[in-house]
Amino acid sequence: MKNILLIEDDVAFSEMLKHFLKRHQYIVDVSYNIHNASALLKKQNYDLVFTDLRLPDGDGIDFLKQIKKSHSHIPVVLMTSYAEVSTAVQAMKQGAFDYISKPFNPDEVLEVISNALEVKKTDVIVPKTKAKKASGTSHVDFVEGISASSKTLNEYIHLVAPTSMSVLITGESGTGKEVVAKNIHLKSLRGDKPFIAVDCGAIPKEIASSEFFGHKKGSFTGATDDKIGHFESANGGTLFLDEVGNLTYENQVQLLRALQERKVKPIGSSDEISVDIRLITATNEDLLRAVEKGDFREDLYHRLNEFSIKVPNLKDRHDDLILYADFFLNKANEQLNKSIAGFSKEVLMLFQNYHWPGNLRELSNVIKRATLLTQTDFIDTHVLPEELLHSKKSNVSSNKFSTKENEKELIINVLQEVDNNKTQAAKLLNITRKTLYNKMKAYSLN
Ligand SMILES: Nc1ncnc2c1ncn2[C@@H]1O[C@H](COP(=O)(O)OP(=O)(O)OP(=O)(O)O)[C@@H](O)[C@H]1O
Repeated sequence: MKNILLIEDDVAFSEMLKHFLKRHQYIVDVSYNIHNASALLKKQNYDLVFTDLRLPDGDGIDFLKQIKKSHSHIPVVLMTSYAEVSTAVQAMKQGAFDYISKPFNPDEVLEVISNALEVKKTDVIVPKTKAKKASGTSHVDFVEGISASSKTLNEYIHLVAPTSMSVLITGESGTGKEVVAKNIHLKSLRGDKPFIAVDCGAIPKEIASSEFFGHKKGSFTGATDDKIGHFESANGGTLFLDEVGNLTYENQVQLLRALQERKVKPIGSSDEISVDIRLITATNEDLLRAVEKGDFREDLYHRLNEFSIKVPNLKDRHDDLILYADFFLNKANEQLNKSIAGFSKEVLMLFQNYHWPGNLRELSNVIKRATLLTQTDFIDTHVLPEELLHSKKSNVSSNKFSTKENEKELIINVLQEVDNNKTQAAKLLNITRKTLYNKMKAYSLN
């Protein structure tokens, strides 16, 4: 497989391109600036450099000259938003293999890249189905995300995982609480031991004790066999209790006792079984309010909440959206045995503007459905559900760059908002002043 170094400072765009190239069997490293790219070039062998023309710390053409001096054998392809012949000629004169102007279509990229690598497109092997994942590697299903809120979340997961602390995970439905719990387990010292997930909302209160602690045959009507409870099944590993706020008061007392004594007694048995479990719980309700109202025991709350993690809503993980969309598309392709290559620009815009009340679960469902309905290479708007098509455009001054298309408009709006004060504008846009100047120059906003 060929190694590509991709240098592009538009994070969302570079992630999308990276995943697209990875799907076409290239190994891709991304750098957001020249400085980091130079360091990578010293460390790694690359078959191709694919670089943007305008970068926060310099010009792609200067970088091209530098590469031609130090790594003359590596073909360099430039990306530019400005389809100026003069730039292209200049780039080719300096030794660029080719240049490609944005927006470009995926076939064009593949063609330019395979030409540069002297590999005909037909030689690029795109297996229909991916290799089956090895068992026990479910952590690869966890996309870490690149947004600020994802970074905090991942930092918390890394910090708490190796400890034995009980973790209370909060967050709206579909944000990924169970996935976070599984990730903590896999990163913990118990990672190779059982992870037992229990949906407390789905257990009828009459059988909850038997579900948690097990029972002996004949201990009550219907107990036709011995049953091992969830605590015993999770022994040595992690017990994950989802929707923990749904436990009845009586079940809360039983749970607290089991946690304090680290022992359980199956119904109908006189023997206690010692259990060594780590407890992770999740809720999408305000458990503290339930404590105040007297619906949830305060002592249990504190036992569960040795460390708490809030999983952010999808609408607050704007920069991750394309990453997740791409992940769910890969998954849907695998599950439905399809090979849809990506999303149309309009679909990506709609995704960015929608508020995703059902969070990652909703995104996953929307993409699976669209993958099933799509007969072409790209998912287009007509296979999206109504609510997405009619979602209100979010205010551009949410100050996030989503795609290059709205970048210019956003910069103009923000500059107007702050009376042309570049320092304030850069702050609002969450970029450095230098990047702002580069972008203004690029869009001829001087
Ligand atoms: N970090 C992630 N990487 C990849 N997929 C994820 C991630 N987080 C969540 N998902 C996917 O999103 C969907 C919802 O996740 P999950 O069931 O963990 O949410 P939840 O918050 O526990 O939901 P609920 O509150 O309804 O129980 C699942 O399909 C899951 O695989």
